[in-house]
Amino acid sequence: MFNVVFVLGPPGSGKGTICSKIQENLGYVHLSAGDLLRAERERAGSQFGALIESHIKNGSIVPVEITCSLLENAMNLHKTANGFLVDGFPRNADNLSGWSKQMSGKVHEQFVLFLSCPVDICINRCLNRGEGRTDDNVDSLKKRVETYNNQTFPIIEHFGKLNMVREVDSERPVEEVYEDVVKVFEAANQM
Ligand SMILES: Nc1ncnc2c1ncn2[C@@H]1O[C@H](COP(=O)(O)OP(=O)(O)O)[C@@H](O)[C@H]1O
Ligand SMILES: Nc1ccn([C@H]2C[C@H](O)[C@@H](COP(=O)(O)OP(=O)(O)O)O2)c(=O)n1
Ligand SMILES: [Mg+2]
Repeated sequence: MFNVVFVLGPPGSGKGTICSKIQENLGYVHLSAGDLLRAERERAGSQFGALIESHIKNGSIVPVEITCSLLENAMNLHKTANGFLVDGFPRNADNLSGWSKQMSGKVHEQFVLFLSCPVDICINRCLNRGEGRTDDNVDSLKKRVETYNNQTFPIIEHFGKLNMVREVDSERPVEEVYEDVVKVFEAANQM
């Protein structure tokens, strides 16, 4: 049974930044759904490249069958990990139901780490991210924020009703955010 922590929050809230620090220090393996999709988009011979790119540019969500299989394959490469940080997933109802169908019985969902940050700050962070992403532009960001508000936030609320959400204010400097995130992990694992 793999331990899983879902990491959610608006684009630019700091999911990737915080996950790499947890991976470094706490023995969890960081799996970014967005990174896995971008790698699949670049993979020679992939039948999904064009489909993935169109969703990324439009800020819409790739069908779960693709994303969930990428996540499961990646998990199977790290069978001895303490757990997995599933970053940027589940982002909508299709993601959630597909995950449940494919992964129930194989994973233990520990909690949802929710990095909360005002959207205007998040957008500025993305515009200054400097990774050359095709979706870090004003047009795509508008759509990504809309998708976040309409589709992803309801998923966070769903987990909230199950008492699974641990919210950390990620508007603050990375070190402060990380300090609180570590406390959440310590409480969950009684470290
Ligand atoms: N707490 C923070 N304060 C200021 N800048 C941050 C913070 N966290 C992340 N960043 C920066 O904001 C950008 C987006 O962060 P990233 O971790 O890629 O967010 P996400 O994965 O949620 O989109 C990056 O350039 C990152 O260096
Ligand atoms: N579960 C997911 C995660 C990402 N995607 C696609 C659509 C998203 O806008 C892009 C980028 O996601 P990513 O998590 O890398 O973006 P942020 O880190 O939040 O800025 O990838 C998806 O279709 N399904
Ligand atoms: Mg990210």
